[in-house]
Amino acid sequence: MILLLGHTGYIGGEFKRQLESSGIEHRSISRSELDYTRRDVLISLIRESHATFLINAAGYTGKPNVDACEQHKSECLDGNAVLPGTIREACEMAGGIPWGHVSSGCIYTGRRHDGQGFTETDEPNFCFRTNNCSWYSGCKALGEEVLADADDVFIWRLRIPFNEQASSRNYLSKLIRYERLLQAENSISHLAEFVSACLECWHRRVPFGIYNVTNTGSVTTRQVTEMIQRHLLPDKTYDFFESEAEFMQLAAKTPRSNCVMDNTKLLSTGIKISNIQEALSQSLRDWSDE
Ligand SMILES: NC(=O)C1=CN([C@@H]2O[C@H](COP(=O)(O)OP(=O)(O)OC[C@H]3O[C@@H](n4cnc5c(N)ncnc54)[C@H](OP(=O)(O)O)[C@@H]3O)[C@@H](O)[C@H]2O)C=CC1
Ligand SMILES: Cc1cn([C@H]2C[C@H](O)[C@@H](COP(=O)(O)OP(=O)(O)O[C@H]3O[C@@H](C)C(=O)[C@@H](O)[C@H]3O)O2)c(=O)[nH]c1=O
Repeated sequence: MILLLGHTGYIGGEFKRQLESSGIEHRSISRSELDYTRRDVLISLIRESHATFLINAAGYTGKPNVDACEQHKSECLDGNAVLPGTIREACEMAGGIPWGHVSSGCIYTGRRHDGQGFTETDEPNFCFRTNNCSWYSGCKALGEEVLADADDVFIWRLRIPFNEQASSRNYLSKLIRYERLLQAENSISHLAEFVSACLECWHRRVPFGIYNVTNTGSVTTRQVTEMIQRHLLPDKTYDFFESEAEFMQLAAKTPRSNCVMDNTKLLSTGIKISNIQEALSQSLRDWSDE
């Protein structure tokens, strides 16, 4: 029996769909039904549902994007740093049930000094400790620190989700819609592949710990816009900011994490996730605006 928190959200909604379609016994809870952010309430919920695993897809992201977190700092801290700590304590106190937490790769910027992508053992370099981050990224990094020495927890790092369904939350829709674009290099995650890989971690009983759950490789904004032109919108043109400084001046309130992640640890478990170019092409070929 899997207990799912955050199913009303963009990421939690995909967890719910996949749990339903694969017939896995689960229970999805929203704060409007039960305030699972209270530790005593969550402990009772875990016990009374006989949960054997919990998925935390809840958190505060800011709408329409992380800029909004700058104006909602306490909610962001609560949703991304306090809540994982509360869930950890509840799972431990309810008998030590294992669980998985949706984190973010946005705790990094750029590439590693040796030019490689960041691995799970690299310290975050876009966080409050390095003093160069957005409030959101700082809170996500704190959320991982809260879980640093926890047993029986998966920390699944998602990055800039995309898929074939147009949505204000989909990276591809964002690039189609934004007036001007920031040229950057990123590792990104196909939403369904991300969720499927997370569920596989539990089904296959792979070792607990941190996993970078991104598609293999990295992609630049220009490469993605070229793919959109090739597969979907041949006549659309794109205007790019001249620099990150111009992006910050004209379009953003807080710096963005743009980074390259290494998913070797995930692949070494035998869990499959496709190459970024393949996943993007497939999403654009299957694109739906409805
Ligand atoms: N979307 C993205 O680009 C990325 C998201 N992530 C992470 O994935 C998780 C889910 O994100 P996403 O689905 O996009 O977010 P959404 O805003 O779409 O949904 C989050 C859900 O979390 C629940 N929630 C619990 N506590 C809070 C709180 N304090 N503030 C706001 N919501 C809360 C809400 O569900 P309810 O009220 O029903 O309980 C809400 O529907 C977050 O931890 C986020 O950091 C990581 C990388 C990228
Ligand atoms: C606002 C804006 C962003 N961008 C770029 C910056 C960045 O590379 C990309 C996405 O930026 P946004 O501001 O749309 O999204 P942002 O809120 O930064 O997205 C993040 O959300 C949180 C929840 C995460 O955890 C991250 O992994 C990531 O998905 O688009 C533009 O090119 N033009 C714009 O006008």
